[in-house]
Amino acid sequence: MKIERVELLHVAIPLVSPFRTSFGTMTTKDTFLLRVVTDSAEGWSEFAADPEPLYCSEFVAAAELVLHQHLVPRVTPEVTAAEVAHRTEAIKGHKLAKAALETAILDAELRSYGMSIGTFLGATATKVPAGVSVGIKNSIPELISDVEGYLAEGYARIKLKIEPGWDVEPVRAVRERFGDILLQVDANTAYTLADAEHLRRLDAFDLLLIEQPLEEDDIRGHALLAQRIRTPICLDESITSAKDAATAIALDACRVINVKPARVGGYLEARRIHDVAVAHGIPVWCGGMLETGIGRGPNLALAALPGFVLPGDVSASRRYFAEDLTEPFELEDGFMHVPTGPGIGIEPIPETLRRFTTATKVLYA
Ligand SMILES: CC(=O)N[C@@H](Cc1ccc2ccccc2c1)C(=O)O
Ligand SMILES: [Mg+2]
Repeated sequence: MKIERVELLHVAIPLVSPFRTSFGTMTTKDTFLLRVVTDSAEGWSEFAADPEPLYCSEFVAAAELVLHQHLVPRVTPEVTAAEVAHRTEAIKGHKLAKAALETAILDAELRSYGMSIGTFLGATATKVPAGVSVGIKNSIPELISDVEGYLAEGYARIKLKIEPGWDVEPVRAVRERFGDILLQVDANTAYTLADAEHLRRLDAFDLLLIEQPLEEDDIRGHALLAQRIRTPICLDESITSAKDAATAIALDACRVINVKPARVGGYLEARRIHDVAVAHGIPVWCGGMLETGIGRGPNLALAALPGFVLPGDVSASRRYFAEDLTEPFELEDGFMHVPTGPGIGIEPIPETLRRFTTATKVLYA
């Protein structure tokens, strides 16, 4: 496939409410889309991180630079989606930037063949159960009110963000108020092994999992923690490749994996992680990073693979945005439908995209 043009469109979309985690509070989704125009079709993707490197080391300005100066030159003009990772492997890191580039090229390639990304990846379902991620709140009553609303909308699973000082009590309150709902927590690396005895108190609440309690590079620490608490450990930030997944599983550092295509370099590696996990009997689920519909669509296709047996953070557009860049993804009886159109099966609404675009840059022409 011959790439003719690569554009980067900065977008800023206000969130319906602040989203607070242990690493910060977000009020706007401030990122960029990539648009790849080829001789046979065009493809779209979005960069999943933020202007600030708080969740991971990547951030918008750095991703724009590394794409313009180091990644796009290695994949133009002739390329296939399978070649992108190979052509760019000399560039260290920048998995989220590489994921955006590979995904836009994969989208164009699949559209030129008229194949949906779900069919391409091996989806075996047409809809998937949706979970929702609930931020850290100012009070327990506010948390209870939010969770009540999401359960009323039909979400199949509740995930609570936790951090030291906001963990046992909120979990206890939600468990006591809502009974045996599917419930899990995400610490985003906020704890250390010294907190093991404190985290063991969460064992009383029959959680599905505790996500990324320790630092992203502390595989050994997670293996030691797994010996001290009953709640299954799920890794997110620690798993950036199928190799990481194999290592963490072999060292008993996790019993569940949150698979985020953006974090691992794209959908091809995400599928490899799925395959490694399934081969070891480890359940996976599809994580999210407050994507617009451009990222939400293909994530739903990934979540439809057979090994994705736990509800993912594949919430409806309205969970984060009053207005999405695409037709909104809606929750129906606790399920989200997998797009069936060619490629990622979704595209920006031109007028909406114009309104939310703050700057455009041509990376290749
Ligand atoms: C839904 C959920 O909890 N997602 C992430 C946290 C997260 C959420 C939004 C993000 C936006 C920009 C950059 C990083 C982000 C990380 C998680 O599972 O840990
Ligand atoms: Mg997480």
